[in-house]
Amino acid sequence: MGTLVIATKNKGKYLELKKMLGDISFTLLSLEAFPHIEIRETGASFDENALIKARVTAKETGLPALADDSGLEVDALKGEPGIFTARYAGEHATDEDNIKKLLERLKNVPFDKRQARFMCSLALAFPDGKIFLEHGILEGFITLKPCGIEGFGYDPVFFVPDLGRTLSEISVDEKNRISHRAKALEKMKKHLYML
Ligand SMILES: O=c1[nH]c(=O)c2ncn([C@@H]3O[C@H](COP(=O)(O)OP(=O)(O)OP(=O)(O)O)[C@@H](O)[C@H]3O)c2[nH]1
Ligand SMILES: [Mg+2]
Repeated sequence: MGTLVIATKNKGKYLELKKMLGDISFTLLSLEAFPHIEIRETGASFDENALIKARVTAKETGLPALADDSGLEVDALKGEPGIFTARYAGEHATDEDNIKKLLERLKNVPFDKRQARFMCSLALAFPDGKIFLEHGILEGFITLKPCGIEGFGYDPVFFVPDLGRTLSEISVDEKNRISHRAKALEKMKKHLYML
């Protein structure tokens, strides 16, 4: 049985990916198993950052690595926070800090003008240098206030019109059927046979 490193320090992401990969028989590790690996997200796009995270992890561990770089693009904010989604309210910002800043920046924007999307770039890198990149997008709206307790990050303020609920008002299994990450992973599965 092979081993795959999920190159993330984000517990929410790791749990979602682990659940979605549940039917595939290999051992999963997260970056917590490799505390010495330090990755600087210096890319100018989701793609570049996903490639950096996957490449560095595969090189440092000698194992195949799957990295997710994701974030939120809000039309009324000209695509902000984009690649700065995790550090929107500062380098060590919590999810609550980031949500607070986002709602503050949108305070004069009515609900129907709050279109936004979650973007996900997923990279799979092998120690021999082989690399694959896939994408997923989830369209929605930013709510006027947080709703729900499930999920992580900006889930409480991300409303999905088809469901009539935020991502924090649905279960992780429901989120894993529709999310940006789920769409990217579905496309990536065809490359996982190499593990
Ligand atoms: O509500 C959310 N539901 C999601 O499904 C989701 N996916 C991503 N994000 C947010 O986008 C940024 C990613 O930044 P990111 O890709 O650099 O990840 P990260 O720094 O948290 O961990 P790592 O994987 O880099 O170690 C972080 O602020 C995440 O909270 C989400 N928020
Ligand atoms: Mg990050």
